[in-house]
Amino acid sequence: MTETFPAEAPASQDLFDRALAVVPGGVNSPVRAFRAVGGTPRFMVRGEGAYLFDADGRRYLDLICSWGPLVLGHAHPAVIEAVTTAAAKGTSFGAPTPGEVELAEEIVRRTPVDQVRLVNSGTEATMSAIRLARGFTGRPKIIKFAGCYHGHSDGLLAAAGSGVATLAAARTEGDLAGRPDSPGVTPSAAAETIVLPYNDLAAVAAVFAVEGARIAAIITEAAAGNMGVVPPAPGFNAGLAAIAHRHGALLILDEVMTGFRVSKGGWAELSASRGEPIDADLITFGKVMGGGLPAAAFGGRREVMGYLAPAGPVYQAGTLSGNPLASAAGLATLRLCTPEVYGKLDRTAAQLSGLASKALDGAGVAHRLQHAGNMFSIFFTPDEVANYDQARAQHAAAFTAFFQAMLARGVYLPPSAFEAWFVSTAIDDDAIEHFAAALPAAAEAAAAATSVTPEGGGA
Ligand SMILES: Cc1ncc(COP(=O)(O)O)c(C=O)c1O
Ligand SMILES: NCC(=O)CCC(=O)O
Repeated sequence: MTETFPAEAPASQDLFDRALAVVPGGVNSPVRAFRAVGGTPRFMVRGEGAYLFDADGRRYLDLICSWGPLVLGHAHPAVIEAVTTAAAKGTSFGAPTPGEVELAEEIVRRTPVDQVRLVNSGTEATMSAIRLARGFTGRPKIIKFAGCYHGHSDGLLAAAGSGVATLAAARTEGDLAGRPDSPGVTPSAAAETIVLPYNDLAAVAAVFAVEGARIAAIITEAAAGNMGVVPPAPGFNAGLAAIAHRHGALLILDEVMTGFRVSKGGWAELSASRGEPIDADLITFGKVMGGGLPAAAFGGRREVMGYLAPAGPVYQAGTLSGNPLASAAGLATLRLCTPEVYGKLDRTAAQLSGLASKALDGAGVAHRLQHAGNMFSIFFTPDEVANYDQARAQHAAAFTAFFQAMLARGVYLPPSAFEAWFVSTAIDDDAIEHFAAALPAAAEAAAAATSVTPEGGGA
């Protein structure tokens, strides 16, 4: 028997009410707010292994993993030990430290980049990579893909995925034609961003044919995980590099989500191992490389990275960049991320996603299970999803019903149909059993929601 929690969560609600008074929307990042699915966001007080514990004392199997970073699960002893040891020596020095050299060396060893600059968030990594690409090429424009999210810097908030997509779907039937996505982003900032459909090389070639000499870079998620999971079509990433290079532009591969999660060297390594090397000029990292503390990076060819201050003219900086606690957490995490770890993550992802898909099949719910390595998500639509328009055509109410039924049974899924599900090595047989036990009722709930509203839109 699976325990079922009541819909009300009084202790979380009290905290949320206090938060609403002093924090806009009650959260410090919109994706946490449950806007698309309704109900009280759960305030978490503790994490241990595969589980999170909320203020009401309820336990949840966590399939968000802090939105990707926690490949080893919560409070992994080696990571906690590394952080506490580092903290005892001081929290920040504003001077170079040995730990950040080791972290940079570890990243360079695992990935195709020659050099990296450490920053504090994925947003900073992509924003800085774009500035560097513009500085290096002397060109103004960038290409991004609809439904890809690269953080919240001005020029990248155009047809963005993740929370931007979630809120847009919740607000309207979802036409995102109005650019930029957010008030406060000036039309001139957004005007330098050309938005194209994901997985459409012909569209990229067509734009380069007209604008090629003014395009500094293409930025793409190595595998899209911010409109739900949409893997790149075979040849897409390599094709982007080829088109960009033909026109003297750069390819920025955003591995903030995929980096060190889908393999020890990220998507670049996985793709190369499948016979498609990606000749990226710059790669951005985040999430896993910080081990749950704020750390991110961007790196690339020595020639391009040499343009960065103080070696070169393109300015970029940060008071807490290369922070010793974050570097220690990241390094401890990466050092534990052996090939065996990736084997386990892949198997766990296959097991959980297979169980979910089977339960939905059993309840007669049309859906698509999509993978990019061990990241996956389920779209409530019978059709393949290869781009953002197709992702938005899913049956949002079916996702909501599924999400709420899983939450009530102690499974914490991303509270949006436009997000990837993440696994950790802490998920053991008991956790998988717990997940499986929650599924039949959730699949029935999704089936009921599907029969009420025939069309998607409006999460
Ligand atoms: C692919 C990708 N790039 C960039 C970011 C931005 O990272 P951060 O939230 O650390 O600023 C995210 C997630 O947030 C992401 O998934
Ligand atoms: N896929 C969404 C993210 O990773 C972002 C998390 C956040 O903005 O809090």
